[in-house]
Amino acid sequence: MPDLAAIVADIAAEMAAAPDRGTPASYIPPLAAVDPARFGIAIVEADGTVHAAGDADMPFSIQSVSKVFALTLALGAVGDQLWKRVGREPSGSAFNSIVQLETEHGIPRNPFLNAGAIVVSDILLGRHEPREAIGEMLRFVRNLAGDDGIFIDEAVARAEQETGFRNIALANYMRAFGNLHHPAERVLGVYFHHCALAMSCRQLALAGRYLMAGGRNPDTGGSVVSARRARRINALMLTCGHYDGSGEFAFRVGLPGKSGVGGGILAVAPGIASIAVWSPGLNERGNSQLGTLALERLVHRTGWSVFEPR
Ligand SMILES: NC(=O)CC[C@H](N)C(=O)O
Repeated sequence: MPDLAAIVADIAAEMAAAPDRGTPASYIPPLAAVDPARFGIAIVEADGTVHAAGDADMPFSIQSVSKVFALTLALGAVGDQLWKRVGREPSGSAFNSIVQLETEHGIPRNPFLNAGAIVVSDILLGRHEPREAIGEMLRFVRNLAGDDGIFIDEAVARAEQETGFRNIALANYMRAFGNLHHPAERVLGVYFHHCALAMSCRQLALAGRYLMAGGRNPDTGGSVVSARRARRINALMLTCGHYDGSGEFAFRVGLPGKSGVGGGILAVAPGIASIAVWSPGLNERGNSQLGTLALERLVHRTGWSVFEPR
């Protein structure tokens, strides 16, 4: 086993000194206020050992990383029926793009685009009130991480509600095609709140353990999803988790990963580790600049890329 304690310390030191840190997202006002000097990394190994460095215990807005947990819950609720309303192909488009929706009849390309995640939120809403669906999501993530300290940042959710005109457009556009079953405001209430989950790298890496462990929660031994479903979620993360930067991420890192505009990335080395990195500065595709670089360094030193011969 590589010396992970030394590796995370080296990576954190390198990232602290990195000159080119990208730019924090500004279209959600509270995200623009986050210090670009921040960097955190946490790795949970299959045996439960945790290695953390930098700002690994500072909560940040996980944003689109939450789409992985929302998808997992929605698949639990409706099973493979979900795939009638959401595709499984990379889009090659930006996370908030509307272009393909017209020609593809309101069916989003994948569940990690904003449009796809909004359909997933519609499914989570089911017969509930938005408040209940949000509560269910929060309980789910707390349970996965084994940590009740995880919370939803209401200021972030409110800011998105006030400025999320594109998401409002996406939701209404899909409703026009019949692919949203509830009113747009109610669905977006769920979507904005799960995007506003605040978690530290440590909490996020713990929450992602089921994806490295064949669908099982190592705390309880219970099954979160079947092994097949965990494998499929990992496949979607690899092909679609970084939007139009997914090819580049696979090329540089080679792990299933999901990014968010808060600067977090959850990455999975199946059977080996669940990894979370965070640095708020983004590259031109809206993915964490240093988070990606840190994972590239990690994979270089550990050989954890899924494309590495085992
Ligand atoms: N890529 C992201 O993290 C985007 C999520 C953000 N909540 C949005 O809807 O715009």
